[in-house]
Amino acid sequence: MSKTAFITGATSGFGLACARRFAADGWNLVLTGRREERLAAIQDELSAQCQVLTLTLDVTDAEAVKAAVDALPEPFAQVDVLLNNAGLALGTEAAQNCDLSEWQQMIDTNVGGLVTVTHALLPTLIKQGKGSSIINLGSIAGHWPYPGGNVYCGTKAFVEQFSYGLRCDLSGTGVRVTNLAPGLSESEFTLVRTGGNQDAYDNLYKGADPIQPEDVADTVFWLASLPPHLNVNQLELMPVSQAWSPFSIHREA
Ligand SMILES: NC(=O)C1=CN([C@@H]2O[C@H](COP(=O)(O)OP(=O)(O)OC[C@H]3O[C@@H](n4cnc5c(N)ncnc54)[C@H](OP(=O)(O)O)[C@@H]3O)[C@@H](O)[C@H]2O)C=CC1
Ligand SMILES: O=CCS(=O)(=O)O
Repeated sequence: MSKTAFITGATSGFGLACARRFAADGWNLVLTGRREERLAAIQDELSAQCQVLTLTLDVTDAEAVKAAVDALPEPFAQVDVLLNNAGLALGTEAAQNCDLSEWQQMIDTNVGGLVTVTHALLPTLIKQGKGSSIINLGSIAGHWPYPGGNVYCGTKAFVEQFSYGLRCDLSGTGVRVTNLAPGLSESEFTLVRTGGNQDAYDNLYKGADPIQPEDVADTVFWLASLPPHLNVNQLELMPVSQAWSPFSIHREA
């Protein structure tokens, strides 16, 4: 019987690439996102390879998430892999210049949405037990601060600690939990972050040979396919072009 993956934020970037990767292996897919027309196109694309259920869902809407998960029909009701991928960054300004509503949206989505979806799916994952997985999209931003990262970095640090906390609590259930933390990756993420600034997008990736969504999809698929007795707690992924900066020192004139 085919396994089932539940992927949040499957309308672009990592989530879409993961959907394609799991579809190629014949998994049943539950694909979620807010953009209905994209979900319909993805369903058309992948239906020849596997069974696809699309859910137009905002992960910040806790009631809608619970209702959708409770109503999962066969063969999607028994979830083997939850990929908590939906998320975003808004802005690159210093904290003192940031818009509070953008901070709130990042917290609501990256923290609130992720815990809401996890809470709703924990019973089915625990029922599935050994071999099932929760894979959370953290980020290097949750490990390494950078100017303008402020709240986005904070949300991803939460994702890391929440992943470890889940690992502790799920010990004995067979459910695995991984915090997957990519670095510089080429996707719509940067257009969302910069309010659609194509120049900023081009400049960020220029000459950097960044991670591609397909690289993340291969990694996620590998994680989900590991023998059931193995748990990767934490996996940080960078393009070779990316490394760390020296500590910043502000000097008085
Ligand atoms: N790109 C990068 O450099 C990195 C990204 N990440 C993380 O990886 C994840 C995926 O990012 P990436 O693929 O690059 O970015 P994209 O912008 O390409 O994809 C983000 C996905 O999240 C969905 N999404 C956003 N908000 C919501 C919401 N409220 N409810 C439901 N779905 C939502 C979007 O769908 P829709 O708009 O249709 O709702 C979209 O499918 C994010 O969590 C991001 O923080 C981590 C490290 C590096
Ligand atoms: O999570 C995204 C990577 S970065 O833009 O914060 O470096």
